Amino acid sequence: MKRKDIVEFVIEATEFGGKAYGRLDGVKINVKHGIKGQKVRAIIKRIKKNQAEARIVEVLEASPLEAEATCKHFGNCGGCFQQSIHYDNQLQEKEENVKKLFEEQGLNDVNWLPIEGSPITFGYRNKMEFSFGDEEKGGRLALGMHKRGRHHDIVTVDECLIMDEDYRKILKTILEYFTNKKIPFYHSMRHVGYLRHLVVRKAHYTGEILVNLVTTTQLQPDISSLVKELKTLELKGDLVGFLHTFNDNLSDTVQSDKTDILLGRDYIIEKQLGLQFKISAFSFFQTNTLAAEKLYSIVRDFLGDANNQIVFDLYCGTGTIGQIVASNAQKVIGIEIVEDAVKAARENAALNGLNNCEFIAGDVGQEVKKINYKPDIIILDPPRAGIHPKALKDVISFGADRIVYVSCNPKTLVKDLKDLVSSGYTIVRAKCMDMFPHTGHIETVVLMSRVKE
Ligand SMILES: C[S@@+](CC[C@H](N)C(=O)[O-])C[C@H]1O[C@@H](n2cnc3c(N)ncnc32)[C@H](O)[C@@H]1O
Repeated sequence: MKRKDIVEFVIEATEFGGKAYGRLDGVKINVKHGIKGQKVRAIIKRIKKNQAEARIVEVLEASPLEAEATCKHFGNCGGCFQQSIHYDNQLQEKEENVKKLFEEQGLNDVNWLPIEGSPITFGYRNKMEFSFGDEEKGGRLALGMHKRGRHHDIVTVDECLIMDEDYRKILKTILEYFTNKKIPFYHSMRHVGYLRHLVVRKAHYTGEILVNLVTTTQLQPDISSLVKELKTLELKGDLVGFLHTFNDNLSDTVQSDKTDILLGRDYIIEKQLGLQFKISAFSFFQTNTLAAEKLYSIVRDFLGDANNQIVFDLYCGTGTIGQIVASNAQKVIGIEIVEDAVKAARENAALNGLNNCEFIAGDVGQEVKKINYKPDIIILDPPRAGIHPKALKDVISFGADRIVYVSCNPKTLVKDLKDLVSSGYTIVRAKCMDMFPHTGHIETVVLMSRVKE
């Protein structure tokens, strides 16, 4: 087998993160987005000893796990690569892949509670981040998601089913508006152009919608007629704000040099387990509201009795978890790096009548060691990269009785757990919760307790 060879094989198994593999002539061939049981044709990109990296060019036979995908964009859009798999099978695969990662790190004999699925598997997103671009080089303006396996091509996802009808209407209106005005998208390689991203947030319970258009400052078109058009759009929800964010940064992520409010306000209100949360344009909030309620209930359950306990909520975002457990805690202290989110967390606590919560803006690695309280319980919900080793050391040095680790990346979770185990903690129980149907993502919650000497 050599580079550029076309090979045919059956996908034997999947791994966390959308990877899959099969074998041919004693070589393990790794591909992206294969489904267990599929017969595929692939092109070899790299080969080293008995390991190869390949790209699927055709699915020759569907897997017995597959059914007809319902979304028109399935296969073309890079968003949901598991949509053709029955949901029960998606859950089983995700759980098995997380357990495999635990075992690879020697984390055996874990008391696993069964995985839970999202209450709804379509129309579940409360936030969508679309990119402007073109479907093929020089093609018409597109607004949507990156094409599967392509960095630069964009698929207009105007019929996407993981978001609801209001998102589809807003996307179509904005795309049509800029297509008619012939306003160019920002070319991320050449760094020229205007339109970059469109971020839409819609609260599940209140129906409030916030639209944020992200552009460069390279052009200054008058977009007041777009705001008027959106105001008159018939939506099931309620458009409470339209923002215009300017971003001249070279990196292709949504960030703000300056944000103007063109209509209404710059936040929405969402509810979770009876509490209210103000969500600003740039703060983290779980993207599947109904599943997040299940996730937070699992966390509350794992925490057990927090009466008269001091709880640290590290990487707290808008303070959701901390506030959900605050009613039966003595004190909650949250740390979060995004200042806007901390501001919202403080406002949320006031909104919810909680006076035992304190939120600190800053890096956990810097701030946690400055706290003058000794925690009984520590909640950890870090970003995908996991916890910085220095910060983890500081967390361990508090000697808290219980730690609840909530993770969106089991690969970094198992590394951190290994350190916690070797520092005197034991895994009491673990559970996976699916927040992202049809994608490869999965949330894992682990309860640890300190082994007493
Ligand atoms: C997975 S989110 C969890 C948010 C929150 N617990 C929730 O459920 O909504 C991770 C959060 O960590 C924050 N973050 C990332 N790096 C951080 C750091 N070094 N120190 C503090 N917060 C950080 C992010 O801004 C984000 O809000």
